[in-house]
Formats: sequence, structure tokens, C-alpha cells
Amino acid sequence: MKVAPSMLSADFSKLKEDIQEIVDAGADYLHIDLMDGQFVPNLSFGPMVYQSIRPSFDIVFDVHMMIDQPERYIEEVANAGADIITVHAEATHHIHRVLQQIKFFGKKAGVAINPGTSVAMIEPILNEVDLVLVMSVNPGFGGQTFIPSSLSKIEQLAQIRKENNYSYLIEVDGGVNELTGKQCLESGADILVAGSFIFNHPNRREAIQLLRN
Ligand SMILES: O=C(CO)[C@H](O)[C@H](O)COP(=O)(O)O
Repeated sequence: MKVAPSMLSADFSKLKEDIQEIVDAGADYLHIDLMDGQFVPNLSFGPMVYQSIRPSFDIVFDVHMMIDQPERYIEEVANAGADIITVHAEATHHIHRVLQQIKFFGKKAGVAINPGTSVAMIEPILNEVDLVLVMSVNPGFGGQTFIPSSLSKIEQLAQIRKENNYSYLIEVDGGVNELTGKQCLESGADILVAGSFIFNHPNRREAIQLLRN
């Protein structure tokens, strides 16, 4: 399994130092949330922010686009240094085409679903994706409570993967802590995204270790 601290919970006044700390603490991926104030009711930052720290880190940059019509920005997001680009199935009329666009730029392609979206909606494109992100809170803000129905979606995705010999990773994001993280792993998740649990923990190495255990 992999742990992906969410940059949204970092201290932006000392971003590089904060990210260095979680890298040193054993993070596998850096989860980077782009928000447009339209698809989600919040704004975060654009690609130039992670582009500025990209040369300092070898860690996987896992970019989650919470943006309407993500097809408009795939090139910028890719060129700024993303390794994985995940777009929401609900945010575009043409999810298959957007996944192809991401691959065209040589990046791994992910699809995300909101808590109100079923796994069935993305079933036709599961053979195309490298990663499926199950949102376990309504996206837009850190520090929310995990929605338990996310666990059955993780189980369904793990089952579909097994039945079809697919290779996508299952990532879960929102309200992940020691307890909910364990439930996600037991359900079949491969990557735990955690913001407040890691960044607000007095010992970030211990927080990452707790998620692993
Ligand atoms: O995508 C996100 C918000 O939309 C964040 O990655 C997520 O909320 C992480 O924060 P926390 O672990 O505090 O819930």
C-alpha cells in the first residue's frame, strides 16, 4: 500500500520545507488538489505552485483535478510536473477522450468519483485507467468526516479488477485516519490520501506509520 499526504493541508508559507518533512517521514506520493471554485465550492492553487517545487522532489506527484471541463488544462497540468493526473467523471462530457489526452502527454490517467456517483457509471472506462480515486467526502475541503458507503465502492472496484484482470490502483481520499484507513485497506484500497491526519499530527512519521499498520 501507499500513503499520499494531501498538500492541501500543508503550510503554504513554508511549502517546500513542509513537503520535505513528509517525504523524510516516508510518504510515497504527494497528493495535489487543484480546485476551480466551480466543480467544488473552493479554490486552491494552479499548476505553477507544484511546478515551483517539482525540481526539489523525486516523489510521485499525484494531481487530483477538481475542475469543470478538465480537458482545458491537461497540457498545463502535465507540463508542470504531474506523474498521475486524475479527473472527475462528473466534470466532463467526454471522460474517455480526457483519459486519452492524459496518456498522450505520457502521464498515468486516473478517474475520480464523488460520494454520490456509483461505480457503474465508470465501469465502461475501467479498462483505460491506471487509477480510480474514490472520494470518501464531498470534495472541496480537508478535515471532513469519512462517508462509510465509500467502503462498498472500494470492494466493488477490487472485485471488478479481479474479475477482469485489470491493473488500476484504488485510491481513497477524504476523512482518512488510522481507523478509516484500516477499513479502506481491508476493503481493497491501495493508496490512502490523508491531509489533516498527517499534517496536524505532532509526529508525521508516526502518522504515516499508523496508516501503514
Ligand atoms: O481532495 C481533498 C478535498 O477535496 C483532500 O485531498 C482531502 O480532503 C484530504 O483531506 P482530509 O484527509 O483532511 O480529509
